This record gives sequence, structure tokens and C-alpha cells, in this order.
Amino acid sequence: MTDTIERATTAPTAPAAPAAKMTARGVSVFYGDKKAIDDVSIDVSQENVTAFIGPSGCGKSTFLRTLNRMNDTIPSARVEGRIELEGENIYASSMDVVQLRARVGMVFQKPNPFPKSIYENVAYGPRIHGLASGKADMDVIVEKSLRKAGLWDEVKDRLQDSGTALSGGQQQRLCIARAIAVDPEVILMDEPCSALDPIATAKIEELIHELRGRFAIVIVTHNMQQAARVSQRTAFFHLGNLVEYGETSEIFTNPRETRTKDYITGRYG
Ligand SMILES: Nc1ncnc2c1ncn2[C@@H]1O[C@H](COP(=O)(O)OP(=O)(O)OP(=O)(O)O)[C@@H](O)[C@H]1O
Repeated sequence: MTDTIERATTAPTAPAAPAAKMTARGVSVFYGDKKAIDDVSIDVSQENVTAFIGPSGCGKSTFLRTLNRMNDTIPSARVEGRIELEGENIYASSMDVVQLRARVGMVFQKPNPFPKSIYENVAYGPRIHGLASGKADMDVIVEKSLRKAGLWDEVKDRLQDSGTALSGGQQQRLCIARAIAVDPEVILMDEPCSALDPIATAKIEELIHELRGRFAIVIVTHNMQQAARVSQRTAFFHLGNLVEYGETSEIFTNPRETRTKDYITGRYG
């Protein structure tokens, strides 16, 4: 744990009360009769990387998925409460879910590029959202997105190769480029490094640092060192409850709640 604490204290500190990009108020999530998330309220800002931590099954992924309505794809899932993106209720019947998921992009645990070329993986979103006016414009979007995802130099000479032929870490950066290509406001990452080796993991963590501020980033991680390294705000979940949410350095060095302390000191998890 010493390692965690040292890293946490050297992480950049969050500015005071940054404006919220997304707000959740009184959010509960049910799978059938089972309540997986109980009355969670949280703000997510653009300036900070926000980490969701907590033991397996505590509801981190469930709550993350409420932020871009990915739970809509699970028939038994039901969401109560209010979630706003820039003041707009994302569960309103007028909300276009395809647009919402472009504004709030997602990167999954297992890299999931389309079985298409590297170029097409990135171009697909801008094409369906009508963001490019022609081939030259699309080329610019693809290059910019791959550059922002730290992948351009590795793939610029083989853009027509299949995305699935890349290494796992490269595939994950391709998925990040794909999310970036539609110019999202928020990027949700659900354990984005859990299938990667330490070197590929370090590259994704570096990338998260670089993307911080341009996009609001929310990351679910099992790895407390990772939360301490990449985030400025940390939310600790336990049994569907949000136990504590605050500056990452505070959560790791001076948690207010006993349950948080027990978790970060490895007493359970
Ligand atoms: N599709 C689903 N149908 C029914 N129950 C589900 C579904 N997905 C998750 N759950 C349940 O909801 C609770 C929260 O699960 P969730 O996956 O959100 O937790 P988590 O903290 O992300 O866990 P992990 O760290 O293991 O991924 C668990 O009890 C889980 O079994």
C-alpha cells in the first residue's frame, strides 16, 4: 500500500469545485427485482479523470453504463433517478441514444475493434454521424484521432490492414481513437487495461494523462495503483452504494469512511 499512497500524493490535484459535465442524482439501478445501485449522486467534471473503484460486484460497471445508457441494452435493467449531460436529461424520451453515445463514448475491458481496416475502424463513427465532408476531410479526422490516441506512428503505413491484426494494446488504443473520432465530450472506460500487459497498460495510462482536460474521462478499475496514478477524483463503491467520493489523494491517504480505509488497505476486495 505504501506504493499506492506515494503515487496518490504525487498525482496532480484537482482544481476546487470544477464545473460538472455530467451529474447523477438519486440514481438506482435494478436488474429485475435486484437493486445493484442504490441512490447514487455524483458529479463528473471535464478537468479531472474520475476513477470508480470497489470490490467485485459492487456496481461500478453498472453505474458507469448508466452514463451513456448502455444499460438500455440489458432487458432486465431499470434506471431510476436523474442523469444530466450539460444540464440535459439523458433519460428523456426526446434524447437520441445514438447521439448520446457519440457524446459519451465508451471503451470496454476487452479491445473490440470492428473486423475492418484500421482506417475504417476510425472513419465509421464520423461517417454515420456525417462529420466529414469528403475523403480528404475524413483522412484528416482519421489521422488526428489516431494521433490523439498515440497510435499514428505505429499504423500510418498500414491503415488498410485489419484492426484485429494489431496487438492487444494497439487494439485498445484503436478503440480509443474510434471513440475520439466523433469528438465526444465524455469517455467512459470500463477496466480498459485489464486484458493488457504492463507495457501496453502504461501506454494507455499515459494516454489518459494526455487526454485529460480535452474530454471528461471516467475509468472503472480494479487496480488501486492505477486509480491513484491516473485519476484526480475517486469514487469508492461498496454493495451498490457510493461510500465516498473525493480527491484521489485524500481517498488514498486520508479516507473518511472505515469501509474505504478497509478496502484500500487490502482488508477485502
Ligand atoms: N446483466 C445483468 N443481469 C443481472 N445482474 C447483473 C447484470 N450485470 C451485473 N449484475 C449484477 O449487478 C451487481 C453489480 O455488478 P457490476 O458488474 O456492475 O459490478 P462491478 O463492481 O463492475 O463488478 P466487477 O468489478 O466484478 O466487474 C452484481 O451483483 C452483478 O451480479
